[in-house]
Amino acid sequence: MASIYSSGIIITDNDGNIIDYNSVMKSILSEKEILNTNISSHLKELKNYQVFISKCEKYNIIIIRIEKEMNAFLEYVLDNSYDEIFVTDGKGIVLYCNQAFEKHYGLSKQEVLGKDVQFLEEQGIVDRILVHRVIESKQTITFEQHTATGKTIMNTIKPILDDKDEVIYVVENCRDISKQTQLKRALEQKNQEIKDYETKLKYFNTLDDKDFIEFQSKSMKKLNATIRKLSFRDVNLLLLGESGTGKTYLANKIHDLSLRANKPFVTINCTTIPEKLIESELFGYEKGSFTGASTRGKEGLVQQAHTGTLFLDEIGELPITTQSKLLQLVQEKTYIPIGSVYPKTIDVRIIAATNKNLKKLIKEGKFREDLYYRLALGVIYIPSLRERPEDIIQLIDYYLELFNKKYDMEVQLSKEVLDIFKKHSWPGNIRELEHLLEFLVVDASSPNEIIHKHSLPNNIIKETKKIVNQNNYIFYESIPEYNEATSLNEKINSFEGKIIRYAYDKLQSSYKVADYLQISQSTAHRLINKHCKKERA
Ligand SMILES: Nc1ncnc2c1ncn2[C@@H]1O[C@H](COP(=O)(O)OP(=O)(O)OP(=O)(O)O)[C@@H](O)[C@H]1O
Repeated sequence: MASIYSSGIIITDNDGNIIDYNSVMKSILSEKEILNTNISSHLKELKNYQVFISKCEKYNIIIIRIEKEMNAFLEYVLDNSYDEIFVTDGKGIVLYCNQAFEKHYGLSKQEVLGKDVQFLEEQGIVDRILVHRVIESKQTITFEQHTATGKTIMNTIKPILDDKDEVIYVVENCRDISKQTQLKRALEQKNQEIKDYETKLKYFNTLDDKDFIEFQSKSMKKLNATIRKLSFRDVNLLLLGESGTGKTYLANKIHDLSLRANKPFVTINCTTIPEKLIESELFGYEKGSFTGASTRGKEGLVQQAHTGTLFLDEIGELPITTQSKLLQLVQEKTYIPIGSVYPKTIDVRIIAATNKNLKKLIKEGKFREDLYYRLALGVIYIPSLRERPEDIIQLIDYYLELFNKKYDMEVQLSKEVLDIFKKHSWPGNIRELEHLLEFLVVDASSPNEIIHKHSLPNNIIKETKKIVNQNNYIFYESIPEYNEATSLNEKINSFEGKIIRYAYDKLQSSYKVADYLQISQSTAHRLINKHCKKERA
């Protein structure tokens, strides 16, 4: 092996105190701090070198010719290499590693030298060791390693062959790429988010035809536009509306349109879980936290919604004690499972729904005001079908097509039935309409039947819709007494009763009723006594 020559240089003052030196000297002199030590204290270490001294007026320049110490020099250089250098013999026994090895694997050199390199994998210090594979294949390979210290290492292993083509050494060059890997992952995640966003945008642009029934009413057109806008924003939403108007349906749609679409959508119906169990169902519990608790503990529904959407249906029914825990979840995105003291952090979007008047519940002390305002960052009111009769035909077309397809039928509705449906007040909203159409399709005696009035359920036929429009008061009500009355006087009387009851119900004062119906106050008083007496008694 060729010798390596290099020169160490030391400058001392006339008394032999070292005032400067070059970096080569570091590999020769054992003391860490060489400056200000006296050259006489290093004579032992310099004994084996050729030394040349040149004296100037104030300084001595000492040149040390280094020939034999090539190994120390190389070690010094290799220990300062950013990359790890790792060498085994042809059998995989570790001969050498530099200081970067210690940084990468958290072991000292002494712990690995002389051992079969495979032990690093066997002891779980690194996920895989491919030295023996390289020895067998005699091929250079490059691969990623993951260490127990959490690093990602890019490792290139090269076999060194002798004249007889036998592996005599294996040299590994390993670079810590943890930072790059983290950046790469973060970049991949961002790219995925962008892709999701693009897909959503495409989807969003085709929504009109595909996903929402194109309602005619202004209120629903506005609502659909709001849904599209708010779905993308990660805000909590509160859906209000009568039963059957589509709160659950919309919560699902909002989730599907959001960037959380591929993540879980968990529904919790606050009325269906018994009050005693609601906290443990929602937030889960630690093992053995109460009598009857599973010994393994239980994950709550809230945790199951992690990264996705949590839909709290019938939120108005949530017990007030559970509301404070929910407030913590909504405000801080943390919760504490029953029996634990450690808060868990969670990433969920909350959509709540109710057909109750939450403001009234707040006044009655049954709902927390702070929770209401936290949940109601976006409030969406879904109008009842009664408020938007112009949408009824679209819904009928939609569901008739759906159920005809489902049951392989071609049932149609007669004009007379369509007229009745347009006038019906649909107290059960879309759910009632959907169920009725399914019933009519299933109940049809032939696949092409045209449904007439006599096939409708009694409650629909009986209901009479009347509109009285005066001073902006409109009411659509059924009047059973009117249908039962036989003489003209009885019919007029029933109708009069309906008008008076309606007006008094709304206005709560005989003066206002008189004014509204343009009658004298004494007549209003008499009529209220006559028609509202029973209800008030
Ligand atoms: N925009 C819509 N287009 C088509 N079908 C709808 C629409 N909105 C609601 N529906 C249908 O109406 C029915 C009732 O809807 P949903 O269960 O969402 O009502 P809800 O307001 O949550 O009722 P509740 O308060 O009783 O839970 C469902 O079968 C749903 O598929």
